[in-house]
Amino acid sequence: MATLTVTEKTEKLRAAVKLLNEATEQVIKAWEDDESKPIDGSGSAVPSKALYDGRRTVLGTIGIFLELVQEPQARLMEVTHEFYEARALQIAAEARIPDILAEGDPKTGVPIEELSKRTGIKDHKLCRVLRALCSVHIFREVSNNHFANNTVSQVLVGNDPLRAFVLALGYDIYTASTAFPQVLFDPVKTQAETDSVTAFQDAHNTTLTRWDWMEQPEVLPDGTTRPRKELANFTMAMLGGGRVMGPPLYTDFPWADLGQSTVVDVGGGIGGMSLDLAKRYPNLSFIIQDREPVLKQAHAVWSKELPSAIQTERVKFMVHNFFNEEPVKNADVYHMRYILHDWSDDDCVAILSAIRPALGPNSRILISDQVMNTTCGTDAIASAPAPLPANYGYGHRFQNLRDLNMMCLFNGRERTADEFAGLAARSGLKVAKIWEVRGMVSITEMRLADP
Ligand SMILES: C[S@@+](CC[C@H](N)C(=O)[O-])C[C@H]1O[C@@H](n2cnc3c(N)ncnc32)[C@H](O)[C@@H]1O
Repeated sequence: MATLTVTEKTEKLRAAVKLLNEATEQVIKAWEDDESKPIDGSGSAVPSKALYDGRRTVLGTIGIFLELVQEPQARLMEVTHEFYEARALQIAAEARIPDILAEGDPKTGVPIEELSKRTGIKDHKLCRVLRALCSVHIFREVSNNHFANNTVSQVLVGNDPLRAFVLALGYDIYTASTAFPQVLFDPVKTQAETDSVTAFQDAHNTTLTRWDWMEQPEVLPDGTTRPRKELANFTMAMLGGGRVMGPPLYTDFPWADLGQSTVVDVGGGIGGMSLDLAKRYPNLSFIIQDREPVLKQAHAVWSKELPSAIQTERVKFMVHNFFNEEPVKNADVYHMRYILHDWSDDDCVAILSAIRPALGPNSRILISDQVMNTTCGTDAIASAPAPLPANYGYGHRFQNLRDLNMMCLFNGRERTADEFAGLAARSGLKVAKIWEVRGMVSITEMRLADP
């Protein structure tokens, strides 16, 4: 029955409250034990397993409260408006509000008149944008019309890579989402599995894939052209987003045990993850492969952040289309972060098959992508405690939204363990192990099926 009886609702709500109490104590104890270990300057930390599980349980219970306690029609109306929260955050990031607030006194806050003067946005309009964010606990209104950073907005202060991530979602990606419904309802386009027939093309009135579109110069009204801001911003966003998700990937896979290995970073972008690994694991060497315009930026970032790696050739940059056969043979590791999720199954099989001939008996392909759970659960992943959905429900929200983003932009997808195994089998490979990582992204290790 779709509607729960009062007894059923009461039982479920009480079970959620009990779970919330237990998980909250688990989080507090983890805080007190100071088990969370920051490993870089960006504020990202690798949580202990207890903190990681406690957090997602607490967040999962929020979904149950929304389901049971909020008036259902009001709940639906609220969700229809949630994109304005993303827009408000984009505006705040674009105006660098967190940086401006950081210059003020956090006790008294910065008056809206000053924020208006500094950003050029009319005062009462900016005030309402910031209040909408304060209501979802991003920023703090310390007294009427005086704003300060809170724990959440604080992480954007001086953090251009994370700011770029916020902007990337607000630029071409948000625009792509406007055509998402029309493409899914289109009887022909809904069947498409390629990256050239997606909401992105409909919304941007182009036949180009997103990657090609970003590299095309933008034509201005006077006929002159300039490089698209989206390309430079996106590559920076990969650094920012990667640093948020990255730390558990660096600690929960035994990189140090690889010794003096070479890691080929296939579709490495600016090599954000390799850069962080290079700083932590001095024995590893890297070859960053990507498209030419992206590698130019990669070179610039490494020159600034780790010039010695360029001088000693610990890092090399190689233009390579990953649909062509992998030119670096018998490397220890072929790493792909956020690559396969951009592509349909057939394209992933083509990418993996292009790497396969390069693999030696001890080579491995490491895939840093989400491994999805379902709300009913899968054998490969431990289920959440009752009464939460098996995938932690509300605590799994971002994973599902990312999956929709991949569909919207590329006809890509986030995959379950079974789906990764299917890709491996079609490419002459096998999944050797899924490395459990205390974060949203896991490492799926593939090797030759018959070494
Ligand atoms: C989502 S980004 C991930 C970048 C990087 N792995 C990271 O985690 O920061 C995907 C990357 O794939 C690259 N790419 C797209 N098509 C490609 C192709 N055919 N060959 C090589 N790289 C490609 C893009 O330029 C982009 O840098």
